[in-house]
Amino acid sequence: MSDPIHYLPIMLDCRDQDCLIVGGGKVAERKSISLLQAGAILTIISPTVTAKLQQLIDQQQIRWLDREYQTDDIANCAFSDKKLSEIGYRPYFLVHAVTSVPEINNQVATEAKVYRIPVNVAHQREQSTFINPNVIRRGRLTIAVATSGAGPLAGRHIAKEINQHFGNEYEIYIDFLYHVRETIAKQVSEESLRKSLLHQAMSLSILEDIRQGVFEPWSEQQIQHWINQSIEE
Ligand SMILES: C[C@@]1(CC(=O)O)C2=NC(=C\c3[nH]c(c(CCC(=O)O)c3CC(=O)O)Cc3[nH]c(c(CC(=O)O)c3CCC(=O)O)/C=C3\N/C(=C\2)[C@@H](CCC(=O)O)[C@]3(C)CC(=O)O)/[C@H]1CCC(=O)O
Ligand SMILES: NC(=O)c1ccc[n+]([C@@H]2O[C@H](COP(=O)([O-])OP(=O)(O)OC[C@H]3O[C@@H](n4cnc5c(N)ncnc54)[C@H](O)[C@@H]3O)[C@@H](O)[C@H]2O)c1
Repeated sequence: MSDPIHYLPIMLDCRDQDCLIVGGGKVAERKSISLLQAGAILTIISPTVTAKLQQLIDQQQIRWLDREYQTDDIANCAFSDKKLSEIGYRPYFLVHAVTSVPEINNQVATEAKVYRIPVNVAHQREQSTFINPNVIRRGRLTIAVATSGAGPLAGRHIAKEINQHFGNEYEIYIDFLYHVRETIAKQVSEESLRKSLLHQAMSLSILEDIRQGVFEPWSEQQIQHWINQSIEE
């Protein structure tokens, strides 16, 4: 048995990035929805697509190249950028190889690696340079669960357990901390004081108040007042 791959978890900002999915089946549909939610500009290359994907294509949320994958497709996303089109090629930001034909998925992976494009290969994890975790979201809070390929069922089971522990109160709580931090950053220039205020904000009983149903979101003025009071203490 080989050692598990020590995957590096990172959060990718895919907004306005050209991403490619090769294949248009059930798996392509799931990966498409994740990419669209992340704000990617999505192209699908596949001779067939599911009904849901067809709907998204009709709504012009996805660009569809209605054909089989061709060599070097991954290096030629839409030439929307004039400067780059003059260079002659424009690789995709990220690629999913999710056809039902292993040889095609393998070809896409090999080419992606030549261009150093991150690639996920649906039928065989070992060929992927990134994998997709189970994701739990509460507003700004993202919890990702991966089992280094032990299996989607294992990941799903653990994600379900975590899901039960993190209720919707976390969305309000993390929003609160975000606004407090923004105001501190605007108002307080001294680094050690900023740090101390951030620690104090973390020890407020906000989460408990939200759970008890007695929390009212703080206005900018209330946050400022709390900062001033905490500095004086
Ligand atoms: C979390 C989720 C995210 C997502 O896909 O977006 C995800 N798989 C999901 C579902 C799912 N996957 C599979 C089935 C069919 C049932 C079954 O076979 O068990 C179902 C269920 C379904 O489709 O409903 C089969 C399967 N999956 C992989 C292989 C190939 C291999 O293992 O090498 C095969 C065999 C293919 C074959 O037989 O040919 C590989 C991967 N799947 C991963 C993630 C990565 C590991 C994450 C980790 O480390 O935990 C990794 C390595 C790469 C990747 O795809 O990123 C999503 C959860 C959605 C949810 O929970 O609702
Ligand atoms: N990683 C995962 O989470 C996961 C989950 C389930 C299945 N799988 C694997 O993912 C793959 C796809 O599964 P699916 O259920 O979406 O299959 P599917 O049969 O529903 O869809 C396959 C798609 O690939 C397209 N295709 C076939 N040849 C092509 C080519 N030459 N160029 C471009 N597109 C082509 C087909 O037209 C079709 O749209 C399979 O290999 C399966 O083993 C992975």
